[in-house]
Amino acid sequence: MSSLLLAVPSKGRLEQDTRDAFEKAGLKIDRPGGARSYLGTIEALPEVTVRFLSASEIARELISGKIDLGVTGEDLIHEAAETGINQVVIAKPLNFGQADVVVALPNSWIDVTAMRDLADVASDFRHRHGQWLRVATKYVNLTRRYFSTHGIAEYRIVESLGATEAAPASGAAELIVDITSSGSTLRANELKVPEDGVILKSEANLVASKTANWSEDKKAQLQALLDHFRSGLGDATVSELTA
Ligand SMILES: Nc1ncnc2c1ncn2[C@@H]1O[C@H](COP(=O)(O)OP(=O)(O)OP(=O)(O)O)[C@@H](O)[C@H]1O
Ligand SMILES: O=P(O)(O)OC[C@H]1O[C@H](OP(=O)(O)OP(=O)(O)O)[C@H](O)[C@@H]1O
Repeated sequence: MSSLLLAVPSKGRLEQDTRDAFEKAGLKIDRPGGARSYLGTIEALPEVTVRFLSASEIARELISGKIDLGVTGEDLIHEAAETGINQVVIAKPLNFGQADVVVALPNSWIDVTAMRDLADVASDFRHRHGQWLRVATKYVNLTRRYFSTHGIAEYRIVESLGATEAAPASGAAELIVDITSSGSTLRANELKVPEDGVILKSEANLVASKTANWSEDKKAQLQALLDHFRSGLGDATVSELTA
């Protein structure tokens, strides 16, 4: 019998909330090999194999079909899916991990209140300083797509792996694209979001891979798992999630 491969976050913001959501659905996740083991089990679904991965890795592996089902943020799915999200199905929002991916720029740029103003600034900046406007972010693909939608081409991305909000003050970039929930990090760094600067509203989701190899065994295990989450699942059926 083939085993359904479910990946859950091994660390970071989504880890504990994922365990809690599964436990609430009657699916307690155990780590028989101890806290440092990367394999887990669910007593109520003994055929299912649980793997602990980082949230961003879960997004990548769902898209490539190396795992069947996973819990991760929508932001990470959209970032990892270079050609749109047709390789996965967002099966169920889990009501935690809510945050927005936003464009943010210094409060002192009083003339920039919308993305269309940014297009003018980018062009001006290049003429005045002889260099491209720099955008610090880890969301390289989301940024490219959003800027292109708004007709902004004269910029360059500075890849950032942490403390992105510090980039404008430190001189590493002029503006940023990053995730925010309470907004306090943006405020503390004197950054503002243009009126149409929200790129994506994200939440943690149960996500199914359409590129995975869905045997009948695995579909039956998915059905059993979904049954535990049934309340609030809406009308999604196994065939919709695996077709
Ligand atoms: N305030 C917030 N800041 C950052 N992420 C948040 C916030 N609120 C919810 N999230 C969600 O949590 C995810 C980040 O989770 P986590 O810190 O585990 O990241 P990760 O990408 O797995 O880390 P790594 O970069 O180490 O692989 C975000 O992508 C988003 O979906
Ligand atoms: O809007 P807020 O509530 O202020 O949250 C936003 C901050 O939280 C995240 O950072 P985190 O603390 O996870 O650290 P990281 O930047 O190292 O990922 C994110 O990268 C922002 O910096």
